[in-house]
Amino acid sequence: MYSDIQDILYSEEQIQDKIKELGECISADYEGKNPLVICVLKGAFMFMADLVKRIAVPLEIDFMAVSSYGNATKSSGVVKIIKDLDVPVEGRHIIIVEDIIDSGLTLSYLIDVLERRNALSVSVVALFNKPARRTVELEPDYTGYVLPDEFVVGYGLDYAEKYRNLPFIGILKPEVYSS
Ligand SMILES: O=P(O)(O)OC[C@H]1O[C@H](OP(=O)(O)OP(=O)(O)O)[C@H](O)[C@@H]1O
Ligand code: HPA
Ligand SMILES: [Mg+2]
Repeated sequence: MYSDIQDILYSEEQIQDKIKELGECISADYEGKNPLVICVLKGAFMFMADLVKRIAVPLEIDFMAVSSYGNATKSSGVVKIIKDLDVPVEGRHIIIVEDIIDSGLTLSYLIDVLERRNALSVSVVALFNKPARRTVELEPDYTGYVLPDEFVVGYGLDYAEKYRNLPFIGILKPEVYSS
């Protein structure tokens, strides 16, 4: 598994340091608001678990599973809801937790769904942002690291469901997905 990685972009320690900073910003902004924090499965599962430990205000959590990449390295352009939320979002302050924003299609779709369900506010925290690949305009409210235009894996992110358990984020060797 490790031999399929070309370069490590951010180590486990760098990721944890960044999450601490993000948690502090979110804690300050959401004082007294009891936000509903939504994890976008599967990719954001690790980030969600580490982030909520760093948010120091009362909150609730829920999960939504969506997919648009399948076994490819480019978005299919069609976002499918595989699992919906368990609770209504009407009147709630929502924080969407994403591992990565690439084309922006997943998030623009989700924000639209949540706004149509009358959320009071919707903000986005993304650990990784790949602005070079955007096809729809979208800027997260809280960003961890900006990434180059490369397909990355680890810390929750997969290629064909593999590599999610790597503790760091790295560039996958192109021969792995082109072979
Ligand atoms: O900005 P975009 O181009 O839409 O890409 C970002 C989305 O793609 C990945 O999910 P994926 O659809 O691969 O599902 P997964 O989280 O189950 O891996 C990732 O976890 C984000 O949710
Ligand atoms: O670079 C990526 N890696 C894994 N999954 C992804 N989903 C969007 N971009 C990526
Ligand atoms: Mg994926």
